[in-house]
Amino acid sequence: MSELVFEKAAGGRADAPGRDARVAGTAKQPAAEGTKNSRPVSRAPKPRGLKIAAWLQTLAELMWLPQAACLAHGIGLIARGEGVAAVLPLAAAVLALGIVKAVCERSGNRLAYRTARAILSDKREAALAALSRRSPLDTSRVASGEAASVIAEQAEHIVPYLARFQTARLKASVVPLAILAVIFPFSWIAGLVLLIAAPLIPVFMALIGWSAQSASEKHLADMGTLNAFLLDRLRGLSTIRSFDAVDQVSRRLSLRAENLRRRTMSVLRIAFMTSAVLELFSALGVAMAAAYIGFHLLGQIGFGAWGGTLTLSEGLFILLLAPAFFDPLRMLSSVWHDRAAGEAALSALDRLAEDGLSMVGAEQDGHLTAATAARPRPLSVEFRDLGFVHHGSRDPVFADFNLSVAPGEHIALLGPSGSGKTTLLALLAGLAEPRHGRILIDDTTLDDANAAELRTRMAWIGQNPHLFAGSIAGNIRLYRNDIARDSVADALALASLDHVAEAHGNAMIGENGAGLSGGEALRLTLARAAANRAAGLIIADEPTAHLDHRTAGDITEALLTLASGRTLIVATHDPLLAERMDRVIRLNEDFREVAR
Ligand SMILES: Nc1ncnc2c1ncn2[C@@H]1O[C@H](COP(=O)(O)OP(=O)(O)OP(=O)(O)O)[C@@H](O)[C@H]1O
Repeated sequence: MSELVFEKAAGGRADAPGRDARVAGTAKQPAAEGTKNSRPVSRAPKPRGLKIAAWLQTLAELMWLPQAACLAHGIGLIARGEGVAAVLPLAAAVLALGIVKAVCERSGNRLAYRTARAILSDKREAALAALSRRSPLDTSRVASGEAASVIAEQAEHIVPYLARFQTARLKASVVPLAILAVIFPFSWIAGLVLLIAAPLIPVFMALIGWSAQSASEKHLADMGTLNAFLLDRLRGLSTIRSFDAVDQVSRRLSLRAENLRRRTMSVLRIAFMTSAVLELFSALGVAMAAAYIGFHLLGQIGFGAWGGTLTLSEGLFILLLAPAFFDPLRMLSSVWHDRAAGEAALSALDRLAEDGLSMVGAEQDGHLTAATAARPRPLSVEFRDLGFVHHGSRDPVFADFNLSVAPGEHIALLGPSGSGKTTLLALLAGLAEPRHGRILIDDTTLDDANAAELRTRMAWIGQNPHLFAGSIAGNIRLYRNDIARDSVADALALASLDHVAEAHGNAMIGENGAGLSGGEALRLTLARAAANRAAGLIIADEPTAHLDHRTAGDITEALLTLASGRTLIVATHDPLLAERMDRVIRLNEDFREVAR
């Protein structure tokens, strides 16, 4: 076994080559430094489907105009003593127009909801894809609970908003104008009453809408943080209990829940206020028009009909149209809240879809070639002039780091805590991009084009592996369809987990490996790596940490069996594990001579 001592990036050293330039560069990095493929953030999408749907539903609403004309004319005929035969064609016209109206309304509605659902699916997919591209080293990632709340729950507000708002806006701008256009030639005063009442509604709604928007955004943000808080604390419930902090945490929780309650109430208050304003003005408008028509027909008010007198049919026609004049505005008011919640949810989803620090080759899917799958071979590894600075950090972790690992060689990375062992393994797995320099695996540069394929030939044993609630076999296979049943059985045997799996039978393990000991959980992650028979490079991060002497020895043996005929790079503080490797690389805080 030989031992090398390497320079970790010269944290405080002024003489580190290239350091000043790089650190200066770091200070000037924009906030999105290290991000790739940043996408423009879209707010309210307006695809063609929504436009067509809006026009179809507006057309349906406009059908009421000829329907009202037929009805008013028919009643006028009956009042004049005409027979049923005279009104039959009018009744047929009302029915036919009703059918057209229903068809337009239904198809517009369906189209709007389908289009809105499709937009929601796309946005959810984009958010999930961006989250899956994010590097685990990215500390600015949204908390899991918040992301789950936005994607699963808040995102649902987008559908009613997209499906209804555009239609409501189009109806509100077309239908009242059309109604005014047909009322004015009969009576300028009835038209004027409606014209005065109508603009007050959008003005008030716009004023209220601004506060509704910000109240909705705050409400959704609070809901997200409450979810994130709850998920985080539920995960750490045993830690909270063991430190006797249950009361303090529940006080914090009730404080946040109270905040959310207050926000919900303020959103509701605005909603009620909007409807009250609208109902008041529309009721006033209809009542004033009705009072004018009534007194005009009784002969009490003689003016307002361009010097003439309204007939019963004309008066009725105006009366039938007056409530329809306010209907689109009423609908616009009811979707005003869909708009506030929908836009807040859209921007929350768009924020999730923004790219942060990405993994290398995150856009690609890795596929094993048949030849590699059939005959896996050990991979060589080379770090060339590697430089890396963590996102948001000033000091580089590595500056001009060089290391070559031969195929099949077993290497231990040793060094004090914080010396960059985990970071080096993460860079090797392509979880983040080096600032400069190259990483070659099997003589292929680890870059966006090759990383995904190279990752299929690596097995990773992480420091804090996540165990999912489910069966042991399911946790080993991890939805990797290419892993056969006998590979799982072999992996269990290699990790000496077969007796544990047998004892568990069909029983499930709980969240975070509840039901397994710490050593068994570690063996399970070893088995996960072993199930990938094509892996030619095993990367292990402190596989024997926190284990008793005997279990650590067992894990070391299992790891060596797994790594036989493969390249192994292991970060460790365990001198016994390091001793079993071919070579030890020592990462230090300060520059050291290279020693063997
Ligand atoms: N995601 C991150 N963002 C910013 N800085 C980080 C991040 N992860 C680690 N660091 C910093 O990078 C340095 C190297 O950390 P790293 O985890 O690689 O050390 P390590 O040698 O593996 O430590 P240990 O032996 O304790 O696991 C540390 O100073 C750490 O604070």
